[in-house]
Amino acid sequence: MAQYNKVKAKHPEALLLFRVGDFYETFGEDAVKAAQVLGITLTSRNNGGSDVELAGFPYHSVDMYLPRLVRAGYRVAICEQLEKPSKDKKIVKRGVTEIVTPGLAVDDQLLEHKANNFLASVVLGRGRRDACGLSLLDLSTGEFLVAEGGSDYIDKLLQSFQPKEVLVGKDRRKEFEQVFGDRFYLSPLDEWVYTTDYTTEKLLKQFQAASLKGFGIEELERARMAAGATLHYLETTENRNLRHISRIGRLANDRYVWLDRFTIRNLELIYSPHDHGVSLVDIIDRTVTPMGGRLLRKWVVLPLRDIDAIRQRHQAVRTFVQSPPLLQDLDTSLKQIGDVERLISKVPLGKVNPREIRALSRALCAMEPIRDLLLDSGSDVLANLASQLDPLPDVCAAIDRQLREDPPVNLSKGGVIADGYDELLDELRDVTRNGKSRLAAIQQRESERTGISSLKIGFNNVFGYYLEVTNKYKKVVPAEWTRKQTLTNAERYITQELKELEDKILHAEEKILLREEELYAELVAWLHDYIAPVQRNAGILARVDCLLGFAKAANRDRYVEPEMHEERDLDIEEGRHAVIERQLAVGEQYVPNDVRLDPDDQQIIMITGPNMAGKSALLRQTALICLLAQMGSFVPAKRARLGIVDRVFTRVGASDNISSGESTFMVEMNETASIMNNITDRSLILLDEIGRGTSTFDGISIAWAIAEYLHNNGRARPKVLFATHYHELNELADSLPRIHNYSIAIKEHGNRIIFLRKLVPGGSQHSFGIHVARMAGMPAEIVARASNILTQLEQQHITEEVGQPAEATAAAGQPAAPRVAPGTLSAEALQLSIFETADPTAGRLREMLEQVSINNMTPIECMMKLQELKEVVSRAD
Ligand SMILES: Nc1ncnc2c1ncn2[C@@H]1O[C@H](COP(=O)(O)OP(=O)(O)OP(=O)(O)O)[C@@H](O)[C@H]1O
Repeated sequence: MAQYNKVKAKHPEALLLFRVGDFYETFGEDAVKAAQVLGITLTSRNNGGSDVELAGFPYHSVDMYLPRLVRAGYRVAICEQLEKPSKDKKIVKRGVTEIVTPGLAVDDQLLEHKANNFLASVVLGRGRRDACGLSLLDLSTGEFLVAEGGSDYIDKLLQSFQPKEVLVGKDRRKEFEQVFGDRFYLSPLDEWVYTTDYTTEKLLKQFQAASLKGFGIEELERARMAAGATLHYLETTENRNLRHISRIGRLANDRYVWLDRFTIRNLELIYSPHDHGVSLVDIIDRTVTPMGGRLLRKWVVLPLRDIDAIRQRHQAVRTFVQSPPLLQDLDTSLKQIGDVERLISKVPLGKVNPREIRALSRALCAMEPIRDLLLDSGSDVLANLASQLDPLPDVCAAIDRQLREDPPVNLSKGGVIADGYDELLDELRDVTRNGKSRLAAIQQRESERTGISSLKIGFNNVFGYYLEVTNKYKKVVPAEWTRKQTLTNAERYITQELKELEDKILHAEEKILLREEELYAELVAWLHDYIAPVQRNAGILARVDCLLGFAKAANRDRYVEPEMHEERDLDIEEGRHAVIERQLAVGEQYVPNDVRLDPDDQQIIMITGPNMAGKSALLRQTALICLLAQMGSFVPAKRARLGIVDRVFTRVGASDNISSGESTFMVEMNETASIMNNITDRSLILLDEIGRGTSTFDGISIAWAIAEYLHNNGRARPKVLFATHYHELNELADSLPRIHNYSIAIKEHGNRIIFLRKLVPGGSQHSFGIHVARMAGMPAEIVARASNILTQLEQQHITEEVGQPAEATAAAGQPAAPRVAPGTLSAEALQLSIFETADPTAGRLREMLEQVSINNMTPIECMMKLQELKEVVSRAD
């Protein structure tokens, strides 16, 4: 127990699996946890007078139990016996050989094969507005990425890449949680790690470089620090051979479409927050290799901005779509590739098994036909990819020569190395197979040579194999035979040859295993030189797989190639929603719609229509079509001419998000303000029921002012789709020429509404909320009263327009309907909402707000002011 306590003291935060003979044991608190998670028996044993809990499992079940512990959120330290137990030594030497955490998983049982398993590391800036550094490492593939930027950018990346674990300085943990939320598995590191010198040294050592120039990350000081801290963490968790981490790449913000985190979530690009929900990736992922699946997830959250790069992807997809035999043949070959990317990473990690190395050679062999198919495809993009593919025939041949066709997974089972590869091994195998016949051959040969016809070979435990000669022949025994035993009528001899054969026969099995281990280790060591080329191949195949997957999705769902151009307008003919159209019940048809947005003419489309009409679907399908196109995919439409989009912003009215417990009106306003501050001429903005988190009048005022701002600000003319219940907003189009009203058509049939799902010019005249209330079974009295108030409001609006006082229209005995006052935000609402936020700066903000008169500001001015004050407060931080 003293040895256990010593090891445990070094890893107090980990659940320690302590190898004792054929078992992994856990003790004390760890045993209680392990028994609970794994459902294994908890016992106790006496240790120096007190009882200590104990729970264990057989060592060969570790692959089954370890993932369960890690998935339950434990860091698991594995303490192995470092030497074979011997009789004279009482205590075997032991040490921790591996620490497994969610972010350090490399075992297949812990990994999702089509998703990366990222370990993130974040270095926060000194003040709130300073840039943060981020690194993302997938230990199972060797992919290492860095980025630097404001907290919103880093937040977006964390949301896109969903790391399984995040490293952060011990003293900044709280701050991290305030900025990025508390949903991450955090592993705090000592603050001393975070120095430029130490972390740079770690990176230089890893990449065996004299300087980091050439990696394109020199100016990203905090990102480099984050990456260096990751390498430090790997070392402290016993991950030392990391040759598969040979590159570090920069996630350059300006190469990709900026998607704010709401857009990623709201468009359900990579996951759906709903139970059994389906994301865009679920629909378009037709990849057949795990590398392809992982790359696709990156392409989806990082759509391109460079028109040439986008067109290249489209060209490749077009080639596949136009040539079904090429598509079919490539698909068949790609299916034989498997996960070479993760497989080659297991080489330096010392986790590759013989069957996997065989799979590597099969994959390399399958690359030859893939390369030829791509070279002959007629597409220069594909031919270029093919020319970078190296099927490494030498590696393939070496593996085929050295390993048996179908080796076992487990090296210790033997039968791994091929016959004919190693003389010694062949000899030993021959001995085990032919031991008896070789003894018989010696007996016969010696009998003929010496003329001793009764010569026999026997065996006893004292001196092993011997030649037995009856006394009659004693005199003809050759001089080189050594006498070992004399019996009454015979003598027993041994010879050098017999001893050697005996040694081989008796120890052959053991020696075979040792020799196989030796040869296997040599093969694995030799493969180290091919890690980088295999990784390069994996990267190219992943691209081909994604492009081929796009072509398959296009064929299945009738997608068309979008025409990309440098202008800013977009014109979609008969566009559809990629996800919804695949989920409709049998017999239902998705109704396609045309959408045209043009900053010089139809910059803002105001869409009104009742609940459930299909407003949100239309907004989302437009953004999805743009994003799919910029990922390189074809799009669900009859025709699409698309100008490159550089940012997509999405805001959904607060009440839509309330179920997720995240949004308050204040948050909605903050975020909308931040959109307003970041718009560009190429932005696409989806505003869905904006303002509905507050009272109707505030809501209308805010929505009104935002639309006005998007139209009139002198900075940029983003393309905007604005879905709203407030039919009052239709009035905007009268005075603002680039706002156009549309509605989603419905047919009223008695008390029923029939949804036609068609976008038609012109806004709806009323809100239909009362129809919906009636359909929902609301008591007739309430419905009647609501209709009454509505009539009052509508009349009042008309009378106000012709200059009559509103009060005049109030029905006798009933209160006058409230006034609609577009353009004025209730400052009170805004101030109140600050109370709601958990932001630690709220107190200071409130004080500052009191000194500013916001009562006469327009909502947009009010929001801008708030944003400005927030910046002042955070700068002061
Ligand atoms: N073009 C379409 N063709 C077929 N079905 C559609 C179409 N558009 C929407 N739908 C169906 O109608 C449902 C409601 O659509 P959506 O959520 O877009 O309505 P909405 O007008 O935004 O409603 P709300 O205002 O209540 O959010 C969708 O879930 C989808 O199943």
